[in-house]
Amino acid sequence: MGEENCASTQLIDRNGVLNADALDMFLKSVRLSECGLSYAVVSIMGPQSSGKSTLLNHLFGTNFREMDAYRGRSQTTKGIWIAKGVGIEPCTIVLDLEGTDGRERGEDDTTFEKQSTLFALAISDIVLINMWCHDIGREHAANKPLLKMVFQVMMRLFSPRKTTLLFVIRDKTKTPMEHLEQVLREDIQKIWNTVSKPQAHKETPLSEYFNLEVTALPSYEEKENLFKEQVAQLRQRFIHSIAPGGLAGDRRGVVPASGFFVSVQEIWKVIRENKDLDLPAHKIMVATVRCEEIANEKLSCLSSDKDWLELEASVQAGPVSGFGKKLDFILNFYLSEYDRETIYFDDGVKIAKRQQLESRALQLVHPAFQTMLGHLRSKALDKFKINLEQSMKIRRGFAESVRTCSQTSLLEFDTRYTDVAVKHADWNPSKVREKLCHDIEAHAASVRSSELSKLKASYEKQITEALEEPVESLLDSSTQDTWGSIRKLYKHETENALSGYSSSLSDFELDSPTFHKMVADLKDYARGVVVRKVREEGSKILIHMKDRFSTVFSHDKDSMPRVWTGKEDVKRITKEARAAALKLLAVMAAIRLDDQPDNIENILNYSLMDSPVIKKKTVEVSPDPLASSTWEGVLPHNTVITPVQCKSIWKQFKAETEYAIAQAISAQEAHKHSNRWLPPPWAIVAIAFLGFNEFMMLLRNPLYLLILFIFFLLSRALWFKLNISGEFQNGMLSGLFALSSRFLPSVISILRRLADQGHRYHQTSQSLQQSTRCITQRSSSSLSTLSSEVEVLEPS
Ligand SMILES: Nc1nc2c(ncn2[C@@H]2O[C@H](COP(=O)(O)OP(=O)(O)OP(=O)(O)O)[C@@H](O)[C@H]2O)c(=O)[nH]1
Repeated sequence: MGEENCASTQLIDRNGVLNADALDMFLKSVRLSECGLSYAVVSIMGPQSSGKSTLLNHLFGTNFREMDAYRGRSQTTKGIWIAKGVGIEPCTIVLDLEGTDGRERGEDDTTFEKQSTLFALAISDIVLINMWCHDIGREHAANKPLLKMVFQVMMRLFSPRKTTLLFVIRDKTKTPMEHLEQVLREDIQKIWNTVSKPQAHKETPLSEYFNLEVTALPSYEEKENLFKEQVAQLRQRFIHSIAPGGLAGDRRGVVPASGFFVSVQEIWKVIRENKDLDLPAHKIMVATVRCEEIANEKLSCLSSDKDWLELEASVQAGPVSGFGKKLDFILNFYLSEYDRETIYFDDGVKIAKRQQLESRALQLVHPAFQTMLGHLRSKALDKFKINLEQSMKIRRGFAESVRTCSQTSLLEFDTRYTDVAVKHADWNPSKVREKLCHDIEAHAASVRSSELSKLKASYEKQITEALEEPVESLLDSSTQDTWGSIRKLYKHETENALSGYSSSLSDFELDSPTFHKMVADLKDYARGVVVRKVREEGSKILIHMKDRFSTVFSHDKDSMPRVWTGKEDVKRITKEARAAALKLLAVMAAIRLDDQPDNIENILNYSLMDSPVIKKKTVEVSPDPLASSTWEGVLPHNTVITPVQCKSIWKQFKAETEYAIAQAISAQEAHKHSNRWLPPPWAIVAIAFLGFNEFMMLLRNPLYLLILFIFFLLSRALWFKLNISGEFQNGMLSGLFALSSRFLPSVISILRRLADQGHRYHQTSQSLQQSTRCITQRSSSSLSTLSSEVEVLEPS
C-alpha cells in the first residue's frame, strides 16, 4: 500500500471552493474514467477529531492528515479531501469530510456542514457515520444533530437509489453489540420521525432511503492491534462492494466514471447555489455534457486522423480504390470509441449525441465523397466519349452506338459506386448519376449535331456539284425545253441525294418532325441551288444575250465566222440572232421548277420581236403586256426578270447590238465597192511613180488634190498663153516632168507630214465623237431602265 497510489488531494477548500484542476489531476492519476460503472465512492462524516482520518487511512490505505495526539484536539481536516482506496477492487474513491460541530466555524455556522453532508450523500455509495460509543442513547449526544441534518438534506435529493449508512461506533465498550445496535436504531428512527418531510413522503420509511449498517471498533489509542485487526476485517466488506448485496450494491443512480468530474462539479455548484438537487435530472445533465464532450473529442480526433487526412488528400488527386471501405473503417473506429466511452450514460442522451456525432462526422467527410463521385462521373463520361468515337469509327448506327455506350458507362458508374458507397451514410448518388446522364446526353447531342452537320454538308456538296454546272450549261444552251431538262435533272439528282440522306439519317433515329424537316431542308437546298444559279445567270442576262446574238450573228450554220460579202440577208440574220437572244431572256425570266405552264416566251416574242405592223393591229385590243412587274401565272418568288426589266434589257440589248449590224451592213457595202472601183490607168502610173501610199494620200487629202488641181490649171494656162511650139512643148513637158521629178517628192514629203498631222487629229476627233455617242446611248438606256423600274415600284 504505497503512499503515492492514493493521490490524496483537497477537493473543496474550507471556503467551499472546488478545485477542479486538482480533481482533474486526481481522476487522471487514478484513471477513474476507465472504470465505467465499476467504482465505489465512500465518504465519512462525524464529529471533529473523532478519528475519521485515522479510520480511513487504516481501512483504505490512504494518507489523510491525522491529528497529532500530543498536540491536543484541533481540526486537521479542512474542507473535503479525496483519495483512492489502495489495494481495493473495484476502484474506491474515498472522501474525508471536515468534522461537524467544529469549534473553528462557530456554533451557528452549519451551512458548510449541511452542504458537505448533502454533497457526500449525493455522490457516495456508502457513507460512514463515525460516532463515539458513549454518545449512543444520550439525549444530547453530538451525533443527533448530525443525523438530523443527514435526513433533512436527504429529503432534498430526488434519488432513486439507496445509500448505505454504515455507523461506525468508536471506542466500543463492554456493552453487547446487539444492545448498542438496538439503541442506535431506535435513536435513528426517532430522529427520522422528527424530520419534516414533504407530504408525499410523510409515511415513507427510512429503509426506503437508506441501508443501515452498524459496526463497532475498539479504541485505536488503547487497543491499537485489536483496532487494526477489526479494521482489516471491516476492509473486507469494501472489497467488491459493488457486487449485488454488497455495501454499494445499489448501482441505479451511479454516474459513469468518465462523468464523475462533471458530476462532482455540477453537484457542488447546485448545492452552493442552494438549489434542490434532482439526481435523475443531474444524471441526464451529466450524460448530456459528457456525451457531448466525448462526441466533440471523437470528431476532433477524426478531423486530424492521419488515415483520414491521407485519404482526403488522395481523393483530391484522383479516384481512390476502396474509398467506401476505408472511410467506413475510420468512421467506425471513432463511433465505436464513442460507444465505448458513453456506454454507461443515459441511453436516450448517448443515442442522440451519437446521431449528432455521426451526422457531423459525415458532414466532415462528405466533400471527399462528393469528389469521389465527381471522379466516377468524369471517368464514366470519358469512357462514353471514347467508346462512342470508336463505335462510330466502325460505322455502327449513331443512335445504337449512343445507347450501347451510355449503358456501358452508367453500368460502370454503378459498379464503381459500390466501391465508393459509405455504409454509415445513406448518401444517394442519384443526383450525380442524373448529372452523368445529362452530360452523356449533352455530349451525344453535340456529336449528333456535328455528325448531322457533316452529313448535311456532304449531301449539299453532292447536290451542288450535281446541279450547279449542269444547270448553268442548260441555261446557256437555252433550247426549246431548257426548263424541262432542268426539272428532270433536278428531280433525278434530288431524289438520288434524298434517298441516301434519308438512309443515313435513319441511323440517328431522329424523331419524325426532325427527320422530315431535315429531308425537307435538303430538298429546299437543292431547289435553292437551281434558283441561285438561275438568278446568278439572270443578273448577267444582257451579256448572255449579247453573246448569243454575237454567236448567231457572226457565225454561219456551220459555226464558221461569217464574211459579209453582200449576199447575206442581214435583216434575216439579225432577226434570227435577236430571236436566239430573246429565247435566252425568256428562259431566264422565271424559274419553272414546278412545271407550271406559262406564256412568257410568247409575250416576249409578241412584245419585242413582232413587227410594229402586226402589233398595230392588236394594240387597240390589248395594252402593253410588258408594262407589269409580274408574270401572269408565275409566283413572285419564281420571277427572275420582271416584264418591265425584260423590256428595258431588250432596249439596251438592241442599242448595244446595233453597231454590229451597222458594221455588217457597211462591210457588205465596202465589199461591193471594192470590186467595181479600180484606179484609172494614169492613177496606176502615178501609183507606180509615186508609190501607192503617197498616191492614196494625194487622193484622200482634199488639200493635196486642190494644190494638184491648181498646179494643173496653172500649167495648162501657161501652155496655151505662150503658144509654145511642138518641140518647145515637148521640151517644156520634159522640163516640167524633170522639175516635177526633181521637186515633187520633196513637196509630197512635206505635204505628207502635214497630212499625217491632220489625219491623226481627224482620228482623235472621230474616236472622241464615238465615245460621246456611246456614253449618251448607255445613259439613255440606263435612264429608261430606271424609269421602267420606278414605274413598276410606284404602285407598291
Ligand atoms: N480515543 C480514540 N482516539 C482516537 C481513535 N482513533 C484516533 N484517535 C485519535 O483521535 C485524534 C484525532 O484523530 P483524527 O483521525 O485526526 O480525527 P479526525 O476526526 O479525522 O479529526 P478532524 O479531521 O480534525 O475532524 C488523534 O489524536 C487520534 O490518535 C480511537 O479509536 N479512539
